[in-house]
Amino acid sequence: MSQKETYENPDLKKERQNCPFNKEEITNLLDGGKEKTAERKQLENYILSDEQLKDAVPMEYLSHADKYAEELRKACLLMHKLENSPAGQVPTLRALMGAGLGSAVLKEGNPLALHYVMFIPALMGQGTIDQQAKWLAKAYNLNIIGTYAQTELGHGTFLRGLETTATYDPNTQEFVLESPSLTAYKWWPGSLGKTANYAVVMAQLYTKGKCEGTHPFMVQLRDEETHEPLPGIVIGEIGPKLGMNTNDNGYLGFEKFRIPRDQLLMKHSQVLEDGTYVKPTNSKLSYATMVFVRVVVCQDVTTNLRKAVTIATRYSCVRRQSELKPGDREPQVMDYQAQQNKLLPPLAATFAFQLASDHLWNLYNTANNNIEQGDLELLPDLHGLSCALKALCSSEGANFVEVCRQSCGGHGYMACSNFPRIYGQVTAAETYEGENTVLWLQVARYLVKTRKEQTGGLSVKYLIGEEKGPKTVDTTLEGIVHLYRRTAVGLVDVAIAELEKSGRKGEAPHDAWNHAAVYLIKAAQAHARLFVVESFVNSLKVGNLSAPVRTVLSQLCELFIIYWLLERSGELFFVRQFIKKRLVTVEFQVRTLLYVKLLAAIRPQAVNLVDSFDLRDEILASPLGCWDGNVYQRLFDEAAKSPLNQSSVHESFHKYLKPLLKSNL
Ligand SMILES: CCCCCCCCCC/C=C\CCCCCC(=O)SCCNC(=O)CCNC(=O)[C@H](O)C(C)(C)COP(=O)(O)OP(=O)(O)OC[C@H]1O[C@@H](n2cnc3c(N)ncnc32)[C@H](O)[C@@H]1OP(=O)(O)O
Ligand SMILES: Cc1cc2nc3c(=O)[nH]c(=O)nc-3n(C[C@H](O)[C@H](O)[C@H](O)COP(=O)(O)OP(=O)(O)OC[C@H]3O[C@@H](n4cnc5c(N)ncnc54)[C@H](O)[C@@H]3O)c2cc1C
Repeated sequence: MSQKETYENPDLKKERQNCPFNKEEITNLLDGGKEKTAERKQLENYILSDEQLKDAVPMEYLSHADKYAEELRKACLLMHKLENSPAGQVPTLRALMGAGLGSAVLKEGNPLALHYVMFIPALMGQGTIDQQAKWLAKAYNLNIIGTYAQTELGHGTFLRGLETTATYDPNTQEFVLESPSLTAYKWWPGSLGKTANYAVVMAQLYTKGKCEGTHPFMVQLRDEETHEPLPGIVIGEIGPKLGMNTNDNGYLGFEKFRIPRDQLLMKHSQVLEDGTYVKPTNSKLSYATMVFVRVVVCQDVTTNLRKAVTIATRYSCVRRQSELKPGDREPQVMDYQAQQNKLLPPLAATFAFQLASDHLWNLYNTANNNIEQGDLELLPDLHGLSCALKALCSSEGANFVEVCRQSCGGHGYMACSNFPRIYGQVTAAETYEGENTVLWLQVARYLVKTRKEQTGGLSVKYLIGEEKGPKTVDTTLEGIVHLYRRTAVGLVDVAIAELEKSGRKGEAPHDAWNHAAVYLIKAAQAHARLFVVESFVNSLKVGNLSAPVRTVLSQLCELFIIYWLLERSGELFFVRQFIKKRLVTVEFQVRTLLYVKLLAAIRPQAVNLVDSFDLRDEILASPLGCWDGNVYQRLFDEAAKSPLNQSSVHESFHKYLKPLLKSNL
């Protein structure tokens, strides 16, 4: 980094002195090994040194259409660069799709994202070998560009309520796709607005006069030469959003649009030539693409959170404000305990979420291999855990990003701080790929079923049998984790008690479920938090970490676990036996003291910890977070780019303001 040689803010320089741990060891840990770090750095040099991939002007000054054109230009160039990538095509592609390297180049959103994140995975997961042979090579070579079109104007969550129909016509051996109403229009699919010419479309399959439920169909939308919509296809872009504005989310309607029978993706269920329907082994296998994305979103949100925490932490060590000791120099704002309370929990969370996401990724790969062999045993656990972690990482992540923004005061509100974009991306993940509340209720369904039937997968084993562990809770890490476990079990029992109470009052099961939603969601959230906490604690027990790294990670782990406990202390009141034992008052005093001690212990390492994320300035894309801490100069340089600063008097002065000034109103 050239700035390292020229300038370094003296406060940041001091923060970096005498680091007790090897930053590179943490970098390697997060990357997945020394070789992976080297590979990442090589790739970053390769991509970020390309002048054509740099923004001529900040994207926020461009119009909606110009932003799209500019990001599409860079996205296409990036795809060309894949061919000669030093890291190989697949790792490069993964890096380019996510919130790290990819978003450094495509800040407003990648118009090709859905092609890689959902279209290709859908073809792989839903297509037969023959269908894959027909389409996959074309998709990989970018001869066709696809998206995943499921959500409609009227329905996103309730997939059984989708209205688009695909009716089999045995005479021509075709499916006829139809949008029977305005609310049946596909609405939201990324890349659909302007980029994609194909889509995997989810539609209700009708054959022999019967509806067989939603199924995936491979559909060509636009002419491969002219890119004009094909006759019978109505297509467009849905307009500006809170963020991700160049993902060109679109709408799509079908007017009796015909496709051949073999464009039903038939890996799990088939329609034979005569219209006979062959069922899948599990009706939820057609939802598999969503599961994949839920898994990768956890990783993506974590990367975004690392960016926000790095920006806010460096800035908080450069920023000096107010008076701590009367008469003394203004302190670094990071020295206020209140600021540490804002920033150190999200810093710890980046590690907690990463470790939990790694577990989920491993489960996904194992479950997916088994499913390929016809063994579906791990499917419920995978569904439960992917819903739980997607909802937890995205909701906590979005809240933490907002806290990071607030911690930077006014400057955090600038577009150039990069917080608006980071927040826009993370909060989108609270909604897409399953709205979080809806996913919590899916998790709760799994928990209640497990508790009642006393059978379930690995992630819910603690709900089976009698509660194990000490009856009183001590203040060791194990003791605190046990408290999480008791809370999680207790909340499931409270939810079940609510359901049974409603049942006794004569309520139908669906009403009882609706009336217990508050408890069900709390139980699901406690379950997700338990999983994250256990992953963090267990990860520190294994692996060959050096003593200094183990020390600082253990401090972060403890801080995080206590932070959540304090944040969620209200939930203990739902679990009645805790109150009886006066646990809340006694234990909490101890833990509050411990929490404050941990803030003070981690504070001196905050900058070293975010440095170890090894996020290049181009990836942070924020004057507040740059490695050199030259915040004020960089803010000035950013302001100079404003179109309003290109002349000393703007032309609108003469048009509007001057006449007003002269009008003697
Ligand atoms: C190349 C890699 C790159 C990595 C980089 C990552 C970058 C990431 C950033 C990318 C940028 C942009 C991407 C944006 C993508 C966004 C795309 C979308 O949003 S696509 C649309 C997503 N839509 C949804 O998620 C809809 C949510 N709704 C549902 O999932 C379902 O409707 C429902 C689960 C809520 C209910 O379904 P329903 O059919 O009604 O189910 P029932 O209630 O009847 O039955 C429940 C029953 O089924 C089980 N179940 C449900 N879902 C699944 C599943 N997926 N797998 C397995 N099992 C499932 C559930 O457990 C119940 O089982 P029971 O045994 O009956 O209890
Ligand atoms: C940035 C972005 C990108 C997207 N990309 C794609 C894409 O590529 N392809 C695609 O097909 N879709 C895409 N979507 C759509 C997305 O998947 C849906 O918006 C999402 O699944 C939520 O569905 P909905 O919008 O219908 O919300 P709704 O389901 O209408 O939710 C509205 C409210 O109702 C509540 N609610 C709904 N059902 C229940 C219930 N059963 N119990 C309790 N509360 C309930 C919700 O919690 C929420 O508060 C994208 C969305 C966004 C924001």
